Amino acid sequence: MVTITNLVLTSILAGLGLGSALPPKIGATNIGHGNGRATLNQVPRPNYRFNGARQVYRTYLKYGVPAPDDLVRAVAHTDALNAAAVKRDTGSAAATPIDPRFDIAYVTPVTIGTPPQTLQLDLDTGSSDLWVFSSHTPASQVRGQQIYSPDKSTTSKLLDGHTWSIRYGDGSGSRGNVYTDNFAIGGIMVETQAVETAEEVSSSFTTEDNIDGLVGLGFSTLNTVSPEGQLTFFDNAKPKLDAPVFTADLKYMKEGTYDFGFIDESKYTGEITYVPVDTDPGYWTFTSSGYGVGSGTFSSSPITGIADTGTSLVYLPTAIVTAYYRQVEGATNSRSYGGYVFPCNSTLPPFVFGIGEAKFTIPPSYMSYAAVTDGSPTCFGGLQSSSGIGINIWGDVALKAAFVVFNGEEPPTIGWANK
Ligand SMILES: CSc1ccc(CNCCO)cc1
Repeated sequence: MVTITNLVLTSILAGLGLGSALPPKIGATNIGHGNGRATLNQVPRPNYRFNGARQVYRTYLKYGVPAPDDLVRAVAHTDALNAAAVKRDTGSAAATPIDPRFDIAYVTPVTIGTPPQTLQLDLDTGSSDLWVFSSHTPASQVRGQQIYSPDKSTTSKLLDGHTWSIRYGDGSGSRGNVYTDNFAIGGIMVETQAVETAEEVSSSFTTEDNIDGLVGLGFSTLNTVSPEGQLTFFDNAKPKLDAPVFTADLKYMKEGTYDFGFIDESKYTGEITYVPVDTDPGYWTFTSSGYGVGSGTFSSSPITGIADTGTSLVYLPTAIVTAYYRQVEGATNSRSYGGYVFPCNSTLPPFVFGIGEAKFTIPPSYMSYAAVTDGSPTCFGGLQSSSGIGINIWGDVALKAAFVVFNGEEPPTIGWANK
């Protein structure tokens, strides 16, 4: 415990370049004795990292002597070392299929607000809005979903005058207002995350009672909030993450994980192959090096598409899709079922796709996605044509065949490894 008169303290602070105006507190508990004396109980500053070069630099400043260039460089060098040494956040969260019969989507527990409200959200790299069923969603549109009630959170703040409205590729959609609040996934907390509360959701969300909303993990340029677009959870969390990455380890009909801030080497085999990402207009767009059907020849032709954890199936150019189903007994492109179907007892070849020199195999079990209706002998394919969409989509059927790294460094890249 140090007892110093204010005058002495002021001069020491000035010397340290902390300015002459005494802040009301410098981390000390001030005890006035009423006789011109004070007791300041000093407390350590959290995360303080000593920088010797800076102490010397301040002495030059104190006596008005210009600091030599190499001293200035030493200050910056030590700061950089200190910044790199600061341990940052990492986190993991489950990705659980919403239906035990087939992997239509995966949900992850998140907490919102104070006290924390837990919702199960669909982490979606194919969009960039974080929206939730809420106390503002009409009761007629809520069917079993967990809701977020901003009025029950002491840390929620309405983002006045801001609205959002989104339409997804499958025709579903939602719209509403915007709050900021505490938001955490896997222990990674963002204090002022934009949380978009639904005032209206389309029927396909109402009937999907295991999805309480979405966490967009695309690039923030795609965010639909108006008049000012909002940052995704990943963009907000990135500065506090140990590494600016998140990974997807989705699994076939069982729980996988999303990791934030680190790459878990126990989750993959061999090497991770990284390829460039085109962030325009805001998807994780990359180019596959080609494809193969079963043990057939590998066709080295570039396929540009998006990595989309929020889409169930794989959608590729018709030429590739027909080449695949030509190898499937009884396969047809059914208008009534809206895509390629085949007898469930047909033998399916695996589908191989390339990332750089690496090859990834989607096994037959993933390619036979589901019976077109419960108990039907006709099955719907996990690979469908992208011709009606205008963009190729590597959805969950492909992603769960790999360990995928969404690398948010500048420039972003995407990494694929076998597992
Ligand atoms: C109705 S359940 C549902 C889940 C996710 C989405 C968004 N995925 C498409 C673009 O990534 C749409 C609907």
